[in-house]
Amino acid sequence: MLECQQLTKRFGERLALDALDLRVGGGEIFCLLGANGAGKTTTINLMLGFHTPTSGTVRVGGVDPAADPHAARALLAYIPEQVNLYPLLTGLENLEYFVQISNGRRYSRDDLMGYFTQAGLSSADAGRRLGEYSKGMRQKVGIAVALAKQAKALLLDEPLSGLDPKAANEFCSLLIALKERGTAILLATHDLMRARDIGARVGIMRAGRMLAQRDTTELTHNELEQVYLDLMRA
Ligand SMILES: Nc1ncnc2c1ncn2[C@@H]1O[C@H](COP(=O)(O)OP(=O)(O)OP(=O)(O)O)[C@@H](O)[C@H]1O
Repeated sequence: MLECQQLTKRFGERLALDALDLRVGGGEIFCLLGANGAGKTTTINLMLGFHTPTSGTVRVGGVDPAADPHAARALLAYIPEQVNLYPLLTGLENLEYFVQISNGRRYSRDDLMGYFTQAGLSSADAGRRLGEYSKGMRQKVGIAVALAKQAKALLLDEPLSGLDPKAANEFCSLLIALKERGTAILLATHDLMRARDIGARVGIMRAGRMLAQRDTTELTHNELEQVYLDLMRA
């Protein structure tokens, strides 16, 4: 569903991504790990068609996002670290608006409420203004958008940072539920423990390069941490 082959991105002299190979299939959670500046956000931005590759290819469901960003984004949902929604609209109005601009469809209030509650938000919160929502609740509106537009793939950039342990746990359970519905999930995170728990595979990046990809069933938490630290030191 998500595929990069020898994907390279330069910003002037800076090599942000260096011949990245990556595949994420439907029903799989792949976690991208790496220090600040490793190239995780650049990878996601290339999938969204926000940047064009310097060389190599990126495909979303077979679509080249640089050539046809609208077609690629129609297949995707994206949850950045800070979900930017309209603070003066209610949670449900935000859901309605963002789904409509992404696929042009209008949903009944009952359908919208169904997606809202499937994303772990209560019907009592639907009428509250977004500006009153916590970070975890705003992230869940992002999940509701993914559910409503039936996104084939979900891209998440540091969604767990700043969430308390209970909210992070709930959020990870939602990701697992989406995976089980067949969604391909690419999650950039610094949280090695949760990456190990929810990812089928992890990829460890440094300075634009994918240094290792591991099946999480092969590694304990401590082993993953050791592999990560060894690669960061090398
Ligand atoms: N628009 C841009 N113009 C110039 N350089 C950029 C741009 N976007 C990213 N970079 C550079 O590309 C490299 C990779 O950045 P990127 O944001 O992809 O890293 P990251 O792994 O997401 O880091 P973090 O964990 O801090 O979010 C960095 O050196 C960054 O400064």
